[in-house]
Amino acid sequence: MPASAEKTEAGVPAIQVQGVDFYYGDKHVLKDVTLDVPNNEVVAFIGPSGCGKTTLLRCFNRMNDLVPGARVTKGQIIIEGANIADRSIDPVQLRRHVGMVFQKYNPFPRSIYDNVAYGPRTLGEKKKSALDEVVEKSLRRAALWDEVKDRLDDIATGLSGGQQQRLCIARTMAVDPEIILMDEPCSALDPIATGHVEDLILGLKEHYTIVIVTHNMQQATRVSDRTAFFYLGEMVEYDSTRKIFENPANKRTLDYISGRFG
Ligand SMILES: Nc1ncnc2c1ncn2[C@@H]1O[C@H](COP(=O)(O)OP(=O)(O)OP(=O)(O)O)[C@@H](O)[C@H]1O
Repeated sequence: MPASAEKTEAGVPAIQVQGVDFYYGDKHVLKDVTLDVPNNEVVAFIGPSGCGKTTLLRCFNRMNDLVPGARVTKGQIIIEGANIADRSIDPVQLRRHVGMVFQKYNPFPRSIYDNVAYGPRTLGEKKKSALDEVVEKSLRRAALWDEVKDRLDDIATGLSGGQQQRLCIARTMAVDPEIILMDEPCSALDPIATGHVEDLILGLKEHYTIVIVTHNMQQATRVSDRTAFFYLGEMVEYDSTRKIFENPANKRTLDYISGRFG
């Protein structure tokens, strides 16, 4: 995998999902899903609870490897040109390239600085000046630097919920991923904190490819370039966000976005 998004070949999608079937034990959760996520775009996954959005997101960095009985039985996922199921792919390295931000913000009970420096330190960076630089850069990209620069040694769990979520985004960025997966990143936040995170997402696509699972359809329209609608494990429709919300091709998409079910 290339070291940074800038080195990615132009025109090749960041993620290619090709005919994927996925099971938890006997339960068939994803059915023949095919989609491309273009570089430096924000793609939203929407659909009623249990339709498989989070499962697909977790396939992208092989988080499902950690779930007993969970497996892809058909198809493949290509990220930055490599089949991520390939023997040569180290899942730990993959998770560095494909970072994840969770629904419930989860900073370590350590200082703000240590939270952001954690990843680079784990990768072997010991130089204080290099760590200082990555901490500042990541916090700036997460639009949090001005709020915390004078209290980097304070405990992270003392920040507001919205600040903690932006800190988790900074922590993810500190190891220089190309892709950031976000699983309902605003569901625990109030509207003001949600607005900050949405503004942040819009700014981040200059540097990253982002896939976001959201139940909030206004959020999908505000932040995403493309939207995929899932229903019972099938990807029903995938198009520009504008098309999906203004003129969907499929009746099930229309019913869902107009609140008739879900
Ligand atoms: N670890 C697991 N073991 C077994 N079944 C699971 C597991 N995780 C999820 N499932 C099941 O797989 C299906 C898809 O779940 P998933 O979390 O991907 O859906 P989702 O669309 O993200 O739902 P939500 O919007 O509620 O988060 C559901 O029926 C769920 O119960």
